[in-house]
Amino acid sequence: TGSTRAERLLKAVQKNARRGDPQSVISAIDHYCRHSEWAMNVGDEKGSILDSVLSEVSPSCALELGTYCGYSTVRIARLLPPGATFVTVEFNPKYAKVARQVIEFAGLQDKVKLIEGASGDLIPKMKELFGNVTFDFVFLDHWKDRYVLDTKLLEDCGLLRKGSVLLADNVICPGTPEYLAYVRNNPRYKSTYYKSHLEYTKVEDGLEKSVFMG
Ligand SMILES: O=C(NCCCCc1cc2ccncc2s1)c1cc(-c2ccc(F)cc2)cc(O)c1O
Ligand SMILES: [Mg+2]
Repeated sequence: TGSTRAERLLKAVQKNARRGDPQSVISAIDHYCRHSEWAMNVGDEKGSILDSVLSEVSPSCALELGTYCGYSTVRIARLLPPGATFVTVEFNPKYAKVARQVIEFAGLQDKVKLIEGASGDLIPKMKELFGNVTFDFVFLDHWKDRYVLDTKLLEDCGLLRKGSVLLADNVICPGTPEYLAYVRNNPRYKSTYYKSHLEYTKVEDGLEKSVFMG
């Protein structure tokens, strides 16, 4: 059978990037998705905003919901301080298989714990899996209609602390209206919108940064 979009993206990394060089993996994916075949990576424009928020937070414990092919996983892992804990959650086993290979090609496999399953099932298991953790940084990039539910779940499972930073992708396109309403009208969050564009297009999209006030 033919390859999937994710597998063709992996081939482009293996062909055009340099082993152990995360920046070359990022550039190879951006070039492929801009010039050959669009894919739902956060992309270079929103990726630069992700980079700057990460550099501000410098998290020692980070969570990503929605790994896909591992593009944002590589962007995040390459900027984490040594010894940081970074967990990324993927629901689709085919995406997870590709992501593991992309992360390994970048040489970042020792910094990333990729777990497969649904966010709603795995979030309540985080303390059991990784010790009594709280996340300093959470990147939301999974099912858009799960952002609010999973944010509430993170709160209820004691996985956020005063100052935890949530960064949500796609708050305009495909859009997460309930999530924006939740974090913007909630005294427990200080929210900032970073206007940008949908990856590799001129369509408006943006990232919402929300600091949990405890
Ligand atoms: O759906 C998107 N992303 C989620 C994929 C769902 C994968 C999941 C991971 C996981 C982990 C744990 N539990 C449950 C889940 S479900 C997505 C879609 C677009 C887009 C934009 C315009 C279009 F015309 C068409 C697509 C752009 C983006 O940047 C996206 O992130
Ligand atoms: Mg996204």
